[in-house]
Amino acid sequence: MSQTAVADLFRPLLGDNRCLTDADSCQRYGVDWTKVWAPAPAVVLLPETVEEVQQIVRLANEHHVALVPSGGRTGLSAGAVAASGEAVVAFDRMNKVLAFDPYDRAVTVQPGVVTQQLQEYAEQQGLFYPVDFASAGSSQIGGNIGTNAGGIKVIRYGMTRDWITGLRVVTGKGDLLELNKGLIKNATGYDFRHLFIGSEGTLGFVVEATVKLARQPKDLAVLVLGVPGFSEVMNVLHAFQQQIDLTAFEFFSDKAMRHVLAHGVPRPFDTEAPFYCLLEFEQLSEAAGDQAMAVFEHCVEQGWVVDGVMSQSLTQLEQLWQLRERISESIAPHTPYKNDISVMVSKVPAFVQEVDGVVQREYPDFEIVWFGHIGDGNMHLNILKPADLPKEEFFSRCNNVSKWVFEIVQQYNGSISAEHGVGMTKKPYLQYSRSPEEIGYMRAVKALFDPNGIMNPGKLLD
Ligand SMILES: O=C(O)CC[C@@H](O)C(=O)O
Ligand SMILES: [Zn+2]
Repeated sequence: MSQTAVADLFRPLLGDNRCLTDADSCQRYGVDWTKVWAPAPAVVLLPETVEEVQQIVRLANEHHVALVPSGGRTGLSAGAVAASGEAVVAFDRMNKVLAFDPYDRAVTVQPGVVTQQLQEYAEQQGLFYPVDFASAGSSQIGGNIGTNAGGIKVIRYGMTRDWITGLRVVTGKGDLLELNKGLIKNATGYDFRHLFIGSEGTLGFVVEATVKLARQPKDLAVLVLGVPGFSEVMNVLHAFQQQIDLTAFEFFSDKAMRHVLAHGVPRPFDTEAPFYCLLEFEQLSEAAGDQAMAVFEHCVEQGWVVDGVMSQSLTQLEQLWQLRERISESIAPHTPYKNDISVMVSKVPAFVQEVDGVVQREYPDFEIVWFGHIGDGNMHLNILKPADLPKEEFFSRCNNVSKWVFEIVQQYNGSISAEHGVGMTKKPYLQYSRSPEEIGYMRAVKALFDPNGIMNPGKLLD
């Protein structure tokens, strides 16, 4: 079907203003942050109601039009890329908070609500939405649900999945399902809510979500520590976790540090170290602060920490967080090839040593930047493109090495995508994390909810 024919199909339903075909809109709504595939959607649709979403899906089924969901488009796996004449369904206009109840401590939102908007709304109610990451200012809750987004507070609060108590979804057949209805307890068989979380829009569209909120953390403090080696990072994690409930434990290498410093973030202390840890906790009393200092001193005595700094104010806390949160944007100009891998925490040291051995051997001429949510066993391994190497050649060399990296992931029973989703970039490697039998069941589930294969085709599964 031609681009015009696809657009003409939806125009009577949405009108010209919410059925966009201009080059700018197609370019903007057809990509995420991966920028590997050139955007080429036929049309961008902007529904405002659940009924309109249902009608879009019904029309798409009748005319075999592929639909791609679009949120804040901050994804890193090309899960929301429309590169093959699809109709993009963007949720920008379904961006309202619909209900809040202080007894339930839950808020019901439309999918286009931006993560930060939800965080601020929770704060206004004296509560806290704890799923947080650097792109919270643009990512939308619908997209977070689609990828089961994680971020920097998972060690204490878990992933998006842990906060969703209800979903309304429009399936690939156009049916509207109410999943779990906000209940805390509900033992009535299969929980389709959890199937939709992390399904990357391949089963249907989330059109409403009920989200639990937590109490606001009090008196947060951040420590940034310089650490001489990778195994020491794990010793530090263990030492702090034995004494303190951490709200974050992140790590980054000296290379990552160099990039953020060049990006204008102030250096935390003069001593240089191969690795840095950032940890956060609630300093609920003076005793809690003393306890953290005692663990810090123990780590120094053991030779696990070479230097460190603890935040003394909210401003300093925010500044220290920038050292970690701005890594991704500071390396973005180097066209990074991204890996988002995880194993159980106990296996991290051996796993990182093996993977690092492979990438150092295979990429002697590339810069390798390790950072991530080490307290969750989740590492972001970014390979930076040398300035003079053409992008295609760089990606093809990286793709070859990926197989070896993912073989190690498989040996360690790890994940090839801990929090960024599979989309198109990780689809060829799914078998390293999921067995053939599991993938068979996944296909059967997809066929049940989306029999005509119109929902985000080519993502997650072929
Ligand atoms: O850019 C990356 O590889 C990771 C992005 C994000 O998940 C982060 O933790 O900063
Ligand atoms: Zn991350």
